[in-house]
Amino acid sequence: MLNHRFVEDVCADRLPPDVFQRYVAYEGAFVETAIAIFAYAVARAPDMEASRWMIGVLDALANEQIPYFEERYQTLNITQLADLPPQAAAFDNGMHELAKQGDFLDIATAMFAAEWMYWSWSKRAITCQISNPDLKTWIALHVDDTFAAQAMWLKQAIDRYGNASDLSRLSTIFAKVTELEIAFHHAPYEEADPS
Ligand SMILES: Cc1ncc(C[n+]2csc(CCO)c2C)c(N)n1
Repeated sequence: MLNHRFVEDVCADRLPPDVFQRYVAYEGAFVETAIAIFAYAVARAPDMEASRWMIGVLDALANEQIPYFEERYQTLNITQLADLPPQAAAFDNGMHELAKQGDFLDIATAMFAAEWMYWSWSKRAITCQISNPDLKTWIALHVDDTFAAQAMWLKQAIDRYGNASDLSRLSTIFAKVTELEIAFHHAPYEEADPS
């Protein structure tokens, strides 16, 4: 992911505006899905500390991430999509399904993979010159202390609540999410403009 075309374009300050616009539309849809995913995590949390963390994540999603999209949909004139393109839909549905069927550790691992990846590429990207202020703000959200603490909490939760018998199942989930993520970031290059 660190060397994905998307990240290379961001770092070279050449992400095409139409790619960014489609990306924001697909992302907005996912962040809404993420609220449902974390709601499953709250429902299956092993203890109150885990519940509190997940509720904190829900708060950040609803009150920091979603407002980003509410503002951009208007300023960038983005229409909320009824149908996502296949690779974005595969990520969205894949994550949602995993959360619906999985236990707390499965959900924590899937979100750990997604958040750790975002934190990692954003730490690289924030060192690059980014002229698009909307893109820069989005990347800044993924290197701030709140987001970093979430990613680290999930990492520790896997160690705390998991044991050796979970390892192979969770490794499979991690690999699957990584694949879905990489494909998701190809999607805005491949789809025709929705308008
Ligand atoms: C495709 C995609 N993958 C990961 C993230 C990172 N991220 C930001 S908020 C959130 C859910 C709760 O923290 C996650 C996983 C993203 N935005 N989009």
